Amino acid sequence: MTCLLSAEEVTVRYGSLAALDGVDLCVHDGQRHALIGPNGAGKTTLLNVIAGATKPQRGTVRFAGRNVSRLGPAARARRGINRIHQRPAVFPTLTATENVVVAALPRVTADPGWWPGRRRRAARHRAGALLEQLGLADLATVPAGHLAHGQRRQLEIAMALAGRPRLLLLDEPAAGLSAVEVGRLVEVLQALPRAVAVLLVEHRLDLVYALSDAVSVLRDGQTLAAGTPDEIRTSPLVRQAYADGVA
Ligand SMILES: Nc1ncnc2c1ncn2[C@@H]1O[C@H](COP(=O)(O)OP(=O)(O)OP(=O)(O)O)[C@@H](O)[C@H]1O
Repeated sequence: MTCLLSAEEVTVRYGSLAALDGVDLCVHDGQRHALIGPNGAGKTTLLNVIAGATKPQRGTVRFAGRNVSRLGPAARARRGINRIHQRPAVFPTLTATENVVVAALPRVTADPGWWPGRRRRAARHRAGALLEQLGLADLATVPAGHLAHGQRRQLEIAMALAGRPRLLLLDEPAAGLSAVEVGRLVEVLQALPRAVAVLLVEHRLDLVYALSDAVSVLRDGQTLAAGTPDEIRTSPLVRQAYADGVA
């Protein structure tokens, strides 16, 4: 099977430190792929390279059959790579619905006031459907700044889906959430349409095993192992890596 996303031989150096040292990664269409590893392994750096936020010294990123290595984050987002940040990035004074509508807009017409009425209505309708999907329908008219942390995270996922991504990059989505919010997040991620592939960086291995169908393990900027959740769970190499420098 060909890769929807492939990172090939990616190297990122900070001075004498190799944050990534010739890393390969392949994410298939619709796959739930988790990236795990001890602290400082290079997981966030690899997400940054894939999103276009960090330029590697060496290596190639291909997406949907094209070399996107030279494109910045906005151009990659337009091609379908969308990222959810560790700290939810929403517009606090806009309502939940307005946030999703704005996220669906092409950059040049970022003010919905410029849209023809039919298009604006369609965008609001879709925003309503996405908020429903994410369990936020009752909060549609609430300013995003008034939402709880977990609700803002769900709103950011709705915003990402509004751009019709083919790949969602999630960097520690459970960080800072309560147990109830984590449970809700797991449901939301499990219910995502298979048209969207997910690359998930997460320290909580229970979530990784609940959500993913492929796992890659980084250690010291290199790929230590890759396989199914069962293969990774029982790998002595991975157990040792976590025992040496637990996340
Ligand atoms: N901008 C930077 N300047 C210097 N060093 C950096 C920079 N960004 C990352 N590093 C270093 O690169 C290495 C990999 O960092 P990275 O954040 O990618 O690891 P990680 O696996 O995401 O870790 P964690 O699980 O702790 O978030 C670390 O040693 C980190 O200190």
